[in-house]
Amino acid sequence: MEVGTDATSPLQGGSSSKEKQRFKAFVLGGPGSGKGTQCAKIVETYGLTHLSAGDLLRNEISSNSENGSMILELIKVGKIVPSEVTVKLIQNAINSTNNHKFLIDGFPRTEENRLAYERIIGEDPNLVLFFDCPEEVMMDRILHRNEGRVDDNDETVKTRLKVFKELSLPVIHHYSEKGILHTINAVGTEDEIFKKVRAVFSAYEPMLR
Ligand SMILES: Nc1ncnc2c1ncn2[C@@H]1O[C@H](COP(=O)(O)OP(=O)(O)OP(=O)(O)O)[C@@H](O)[C@H]1O
Ligand SMILES: O=c1ccn([C@@H]2O[C@H](COP(=O)(O)O)[C@@H](O)[C@H]2O)c(=O)[nH]1
Ligand SMILES: [Mg+2]
Repeated sequence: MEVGTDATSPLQGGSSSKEKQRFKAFVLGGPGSGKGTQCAKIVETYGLTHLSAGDLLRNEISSNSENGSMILELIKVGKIVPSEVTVKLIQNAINSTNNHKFLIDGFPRTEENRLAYERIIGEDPNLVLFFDCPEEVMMDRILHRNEGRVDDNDETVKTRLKVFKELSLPVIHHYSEKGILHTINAVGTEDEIFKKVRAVFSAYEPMLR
């Protein structure tokens, strides 16, 4: 899926001051492209805190929070939850850990999400990973996931794929234009894909200590 050009070299960083600089990577890709699977491997190797926007929203449903039923109705049909709700959950999660390095998985989903994040939290990510995966592979992976997700059914997956193409690809294009996008071909075994992920992260190692 052609969305633009990729980053050629990482931003320089490091922790010369006493306070470690915050490091954030956004992890984007269509439904079932393998974001969560690769995030688990990144966490294990580099010690980042994994914040999956979808998991944060599902936690709101299972804890019967004020917004829980509204979130459930949107997730069931594959639609996007209002930006302020998701950004606040991400902000609270960031503020509730001492770690300085984060993986934000499955967010921002739309240009409106991105702008809300910039308005409320305000720091651009250091890098953006995009798992580029053919639709038929994503569909097959989701329909075999067997985790009992309310949105892992044929009809909702079709909507999620449509939402991804129409609303999420422009976000990916934005980060390509900014020169911080790293596109990874998400077809192959988990280990083959992680090898490519490591090649990206190794260039940022000074910031990940
Ligand atoms: N490289 C791979 N090869 C085969 N199956 C994979 C691969 N990576 C992940 N999977 C499987 O595909 C399914 C979807 O993967 P995962 O949950 O990581 O995707 P995701 O991008 O987080 O999806 P979603 O956006 O729906 O949360 C899971 O069952 C996972 O075990
Ligand atoms: O920023 C976000 C992230 C997710 N959603 C909703 O949750 C589901 C599932 O997300 P996964 O990342 O696949 O776990 C997604 O289809 C949306 O309905 C959201 O609204 N905003
Ligand atoms: Mg996921």
